[in-house]
Amino acid sequence: MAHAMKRILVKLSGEALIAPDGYWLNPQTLTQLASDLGQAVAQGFEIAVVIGGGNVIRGAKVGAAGWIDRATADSMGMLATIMNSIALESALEDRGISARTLSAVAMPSVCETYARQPALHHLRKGRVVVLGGGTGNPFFTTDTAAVLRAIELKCDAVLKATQVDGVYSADPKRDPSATRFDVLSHDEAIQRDLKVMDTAAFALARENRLPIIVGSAHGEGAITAILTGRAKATRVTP
Ligand SMILES: Nc1ncnc2c1ncn2[C@@H]1O[C@H](COP(=O)(O)OP(=O)(O)OP(=O)(O)O)[C@@H](O)[C@H]1O
Ligand SMILES: O=c1ccn([C@@H]2O[C@H](COP(=O)(O)O)[C@@H](O)[C@H]2O)c(=O)[nH]1
Repeated sequence: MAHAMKRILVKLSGEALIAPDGYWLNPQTLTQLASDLGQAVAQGFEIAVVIGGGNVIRGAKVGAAGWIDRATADSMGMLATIMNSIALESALEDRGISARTLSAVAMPSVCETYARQPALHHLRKGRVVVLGGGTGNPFFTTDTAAVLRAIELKCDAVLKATQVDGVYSADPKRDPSATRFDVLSHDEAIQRDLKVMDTAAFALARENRLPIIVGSAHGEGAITAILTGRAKATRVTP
């Protein structure tokens, strides 16, 4: 099927992988995400994925607590994203969906090291490309990694598939009076300091005129439903 947007970078939350009993990885969530990403590929989308590490560690929080150096905590965070990435790769392959993990942090006995050309090759072959290790540098987050890789790999948009169904005037989990946007500009998102993505990520997207779509990852086929316009989502556009 032909779509106006073809190559999409899907940003998944690491925190969403936590199981109801608190274990860091919920196999049901992984299976649902894998099946959803497989549906998107079957619909003709080329899919790259960046998955966060918030189910294991967030470097800024641990660094601020003071018991470990921030850069070290960030390295731990990047490693957490690689664990999540290979878990997702495994869930995809188990369902017959061809996938490759490429890591910004070299660990050749675990997965390929990220380079742009091989990543593009895998995408053209219809493989889901799971990009682990964030940017490979401390003091960044996987939101920024998602935007960076989307630009490098000439993606049409970043889809942030998250816990909420769009961008709100404030965090809807904390402020029940927050109102939802259907569309807004990168400028507005930055000026209003909307925390659904970090400012560095929004700024990089603005500079490169990269659209960001924010919608809910919950429910069967949620990602494909957003990409095909069947589910509501907020579009952050230049
Ligand atoms: N203005 C806002 N509009 C929508 N959501 C917001 C807003 N401000 C804060 N949020 C919160 O941001 C969260 C989205 O971030 P999420 O936890 O999915 O990603 P992350 O922190 O990038 O991922 P990870 O869990 O891997 O670290 C939403 O669940 C929502 O509660
Ligand atoms: O480029 C990057 C990306 C991530 N990190 C560290 O990993 C954790 C987990 O990522 P989230 O985006 O918060 O889910 C992050 O908090 C950083 O500590 C990094 O250092 N560099």
